[in-house]
Amino acid sequence: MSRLLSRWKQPNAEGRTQSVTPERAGWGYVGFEAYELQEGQTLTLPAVREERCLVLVAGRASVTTPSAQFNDIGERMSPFERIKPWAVYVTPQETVQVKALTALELAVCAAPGKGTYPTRLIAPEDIDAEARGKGHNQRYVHNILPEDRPADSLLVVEVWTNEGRTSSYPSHKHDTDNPPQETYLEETYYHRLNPEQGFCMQRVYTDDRTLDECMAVYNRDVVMVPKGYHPVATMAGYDSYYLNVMAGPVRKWMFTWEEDHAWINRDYPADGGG
Ligand SMILES: O=C(O)C[C@@H](O)[C@H](O)C(=O)CO
Repeated sequence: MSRLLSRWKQPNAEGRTQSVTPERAGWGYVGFEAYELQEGQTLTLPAVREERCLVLVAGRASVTTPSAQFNDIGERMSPFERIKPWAVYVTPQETVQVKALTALELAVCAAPGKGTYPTRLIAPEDIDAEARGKGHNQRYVHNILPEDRPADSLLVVEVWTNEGRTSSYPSHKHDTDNPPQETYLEETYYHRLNPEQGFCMQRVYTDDRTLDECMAVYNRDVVMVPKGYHPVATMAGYDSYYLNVMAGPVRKWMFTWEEDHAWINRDYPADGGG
């Protein structure tokens, strides 16, 4: 199995199903965890040096830190309802208590923080929606924590790709610290499929192909993108949702298209050629 793929595991006693630390990924910035809590279950996250963004992927919860309390947040019971999520930005060095008010699927996104910004609620009305691309490359995006919203280093976005389509495409990369052309950003993909037994494909590759991995990704798996291009393709019958976390030394999403496929942005027909 690819070292870039973290398969979903049954929830442990705390409800954790995924844990990608910088040590495990072999990089310096992004951390990602996923939890599945039962109704009434409580999760306590310790205080850490990182800033965090808790995304309620599905379900409702109350979230408490030493400086803030957000009671009964969350609305959608599945990401495939395609309504905007609720999220909480947590400043470094705060413990977090999460009480699940329904079955809860929670993503904990982490990256280095300086404590510049206080803990705050990110409500659906704080999140912009965007349709990107055309034809069979069309996808739908919610910008949960984009670069024009306060955070020290975290960038968080969720993306839907309908069956038989592509996204994170045409291929692009952000692995070189050379703004304004490109920024170095590590990235995780937390994948969901609908129906759940489906899979999608994700390739991670560099120009010189010293990295070139193609993965069959199942529901709730995580893909780590340390560098290179990272397109996703969905299969007939299965829609995809993924939650991306990105971070690096500069909090800007600047990327380079792979030249061979950049025409998809320009000349590919709006109906995908029929
Ligand atoms: O537009 C998309 O299809 C989503 C991607 O941009 C994704 O968020 C990513 O690859 C960021 O680098």
